[in-house]
Amino acid sequence: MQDAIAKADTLIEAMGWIRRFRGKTTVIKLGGSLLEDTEAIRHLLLDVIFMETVGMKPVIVHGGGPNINRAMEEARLESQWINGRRVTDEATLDIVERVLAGEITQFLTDEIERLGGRAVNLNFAADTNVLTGEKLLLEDGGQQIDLGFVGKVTHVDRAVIESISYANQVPVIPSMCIDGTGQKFNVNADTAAMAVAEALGAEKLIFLSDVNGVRRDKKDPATRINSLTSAEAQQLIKDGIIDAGMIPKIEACISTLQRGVRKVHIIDGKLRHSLLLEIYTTSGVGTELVQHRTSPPAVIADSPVN
Ligand SMILES: Nc1ncnc2c1ncn2[C@@H]1O[C@H](COP(=O)(O)OP(=O)(O)O)[C@@H](O)[C@H]1O
Ligand SMILES: CC(=O)N[C@@H](CCC(=O)OP(=O)(O)O)C(=O)O
Repeated sequence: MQDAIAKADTLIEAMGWIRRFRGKTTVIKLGGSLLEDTEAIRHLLLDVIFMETVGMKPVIVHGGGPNINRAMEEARLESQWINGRRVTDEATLDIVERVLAGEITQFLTDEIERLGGRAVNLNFAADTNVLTGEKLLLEDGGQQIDLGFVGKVTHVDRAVIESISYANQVPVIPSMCIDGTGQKFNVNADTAAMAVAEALGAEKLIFLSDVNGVRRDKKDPATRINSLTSAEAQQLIKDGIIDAGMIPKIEACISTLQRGVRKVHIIDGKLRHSLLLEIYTTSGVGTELVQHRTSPPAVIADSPVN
């Protein structure tokens, strides 16, 4: 009986948080690094189903870098990277589409349904693409860099995503876009998630990765930074403390904060229930990015003031 009472107490404690986030959109970016860990994915998707069940509006945007790498190796193709983006020729684009918009989106949609939730696959195959875009043109020292079929999102079909959310289903979106001529493009998943969060005016954008947040020493989990302003993050990039795959993530965070998304977090998707912990605790479990600091970084406390 005591156990049952403790469980009921926990439900009552959660009520303030649930009220606060009910009806609000949270965009969750699932990094490919997590897709390798089936137990972590199962727990994350259970958290997503819980969020949806209590009236929050979770939207999943996923990547799949390591899965694409593996498929490229199997096809004996070599990946070339420029500024954190995969140079994408026609053969690479075929692989990206098969792995991202084919296998992974379908896997996540099926898994949510298998675990008792409802989800909608928003890839091209089902003729339900929601990301329109164009070729990404990068400049370096006045020189244009051609990355091939790498795109940037210019329009998000907000109405389709919202109608799915309001029908109590979870939209699952791969990081690819299509232009007016039907040409498909490979999009960095952090920037795709950013575009979706901005278009939906999301309350939160959460990046689920395989690290516990931004660290002062990227190899040492104990050096996690709890809260970072945009200016501090930019300085850490300049100092070389933030590098590699963390750079597009941080750039996406900064740009998102400038365009109205209220909270952006980078958290460790391998930590069990990291998504719920992020929502139900004040200081959260990873690194929070904020535009400006209005008060000192919070200490961990369980009250609905996040
Ligand atoms: N300062 C830093 N703190 C934490 N991770 C960092 C930092 N700088 C670089 N990284 C790297 O960024 C990686 C996360 O980005 P990425 O590989 O793109 O992940 P995902 O596939 O989850 O999007 C980490 O695994 C880590 O190696
Ligand atoms: C243009 C570009 O680089 N696209 C990425 C898309 C997948 C991705 O971003 O996956 P993660 O979230 O696992 O990093 C790629 O080809 O790997």
